[in-house]
Amino acid sequence: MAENTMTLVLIRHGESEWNKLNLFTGWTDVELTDTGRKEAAEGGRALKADGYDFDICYTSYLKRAIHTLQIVLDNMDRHWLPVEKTWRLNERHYGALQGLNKSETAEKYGEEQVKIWRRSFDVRPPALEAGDERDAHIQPAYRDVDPADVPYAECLKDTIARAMPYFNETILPQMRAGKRVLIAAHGNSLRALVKEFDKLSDEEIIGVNIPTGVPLVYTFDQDMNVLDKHYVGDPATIDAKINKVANQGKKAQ
Ligand SMILES: O=C(O)[C@H](O)COP(=O)(O)O
Repeated sequence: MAENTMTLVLIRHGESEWNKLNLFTGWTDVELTDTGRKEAAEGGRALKADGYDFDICYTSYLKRAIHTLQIVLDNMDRHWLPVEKTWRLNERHYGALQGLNKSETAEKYGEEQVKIWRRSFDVRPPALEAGDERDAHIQPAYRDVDPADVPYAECLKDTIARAMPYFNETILPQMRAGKRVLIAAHGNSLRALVKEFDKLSDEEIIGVNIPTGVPLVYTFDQDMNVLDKHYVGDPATIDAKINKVANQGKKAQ
C-alpha cells in the first residue's frame, strides 16, 4: 500500500454469555464465554502473525469489548498501548428487547418483525421505560454522560448518529496523524461504522452481519475512500460465523 494510506482494524467482541444464550443484549454488560476468550486470543494471534501493530486503541464501556481488546493486546504483547473507552462505541441499545431470547421472540412476533428490529436502518425496537432496572440512566457507567444522550432504544440510524461524530472528531485525526488504530466494539456499532465507510445504502446494510472475534482490516486513502477491506482468518470459518449471526433471529427448528 502507498505511504499515505491509513489502516484501521475493527474487531467485534468474542462470544458473550448472552450470545451463547441467544438473548438480545444491547447495553447489558455481560461477560465473555470461554469460547469468546478463545476467539479474542485467536484474533490477536492472527494479527500478530500477519505483522499488524497499533499505536492506539478504542473500545466501548461494555466489558465484553474491553476484555476482548485486553486479550487481543495480551496475545500481541502490546499491553502498554493507550486505550480510550467511550459509550459512543457501545452496542446499539436494544430497548425493551434486552434480555429476551431472539428465537422465542421470532416465535411470538414472527421472523420478519425480528429481522426489522435487528437489521432495519430506521425502525427502533420497543423502548425501555424510564426507571426500568435496565435503564442506563441509573447505571454508574453513564453518570458522566448527558442524560439526553443516553438512549431508551436505538435503531442503526441512531447508533450512527452517536458513533460517527466520535469517529470523525477523535479517531480519524489520529489516523490522519499516521497512528495505527484498533477498535474493539460490537456487532451493530461496527455495522454503523461499516455502513459509513463502505457508503452502503439503507437496504444494503441489512445484509451485513459481523462475526465475533475476527479482525476486519480497512485500508483507506486520506479522503477515507476504501482501498482494501478484508477479514483476517480462515474464510470458511468466517463465513460460518457470519451465517450463525444472521440466523440468530430465526425460530427454533
Ligand atoms: O446486542 C445483541 O444482542 C448482539 O450483540 C447483536 O445482536 P444482533 O446481531 O441480533 O443485532
